[in-house]
Amino acid sequence: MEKTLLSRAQSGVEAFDATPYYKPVSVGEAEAAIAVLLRYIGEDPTREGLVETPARFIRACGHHFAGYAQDPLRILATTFSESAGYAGMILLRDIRFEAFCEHHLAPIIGKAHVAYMPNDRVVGLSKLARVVDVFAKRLQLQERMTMQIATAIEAALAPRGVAVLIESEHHCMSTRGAYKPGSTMVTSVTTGCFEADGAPRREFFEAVRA
Ligand SMILES: Nc1nc2c(ncn2[C@@H]2O[C@H](COP(=O)(O)OP(=O)(O)OP(=O)(O)O)[C@@H](O)[C@H]2O)c(=O)[nH]1
Ligand SMILES: [Zn+2]
Repeated sequence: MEKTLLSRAQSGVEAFDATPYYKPVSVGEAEAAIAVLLRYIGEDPTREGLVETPARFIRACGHHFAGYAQDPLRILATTFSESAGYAGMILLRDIRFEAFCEHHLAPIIGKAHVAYMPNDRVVGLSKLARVVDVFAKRLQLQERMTMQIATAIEAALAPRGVAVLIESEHHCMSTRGAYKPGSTMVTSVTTGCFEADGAPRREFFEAVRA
């Protein structure tokens, strides 16, 4: 492929650096910070209903932000060559995800559609969904998440093309701020055979709109 996403500035670094950027803090310090936040909003973190809340919240963070410790290339490492020469589009549609926006820490809830045109190897279908979650379980900008998914698939499979489309509702826009519930953000990235106007591109966009 002539112009790969990997060759574009930064996207490769962001996609594949599984090392946390932050300096780790202890669970105790993190829980104490949540207790401060509870006081900030006018609550009493020592009352019965809230006394376990910092610990619960930090446990939930382990789920919501699990993607920092995951390596997308390891997830995509198991590939199969015995697909009898199948060379058509492979599309996993409607991959539901929940992420958090990096500006407001508000939920981004949506669906990703991920397609590639294989060269000689295909990847297990579930791995496409897992790769979406690696990046969804980090603080995100939707544009970056779209690029990261495509970049990971391109790097792991060297396919003839990759196409990723994400549609989601940003709760920072629907429950606060501009207050526009129901509006959705749509982003897409295409590479290789999906990039130029032609049959693969049309097949992808028609399939995700269907
Ligand atoms: N491009 C992009 N913008 C996002 C995404 N998630 C949230 N935003 C926007 O990030 C912007 C942050 O703008 P700021 O002006 O710094 O923050 P704010 O004062 O809270 O803005 P409002 O949301 O307009 O109230 C907002 O316009 C959000 O809608 C995303 O994934 N991509
Ligand atoms: Zn936001």
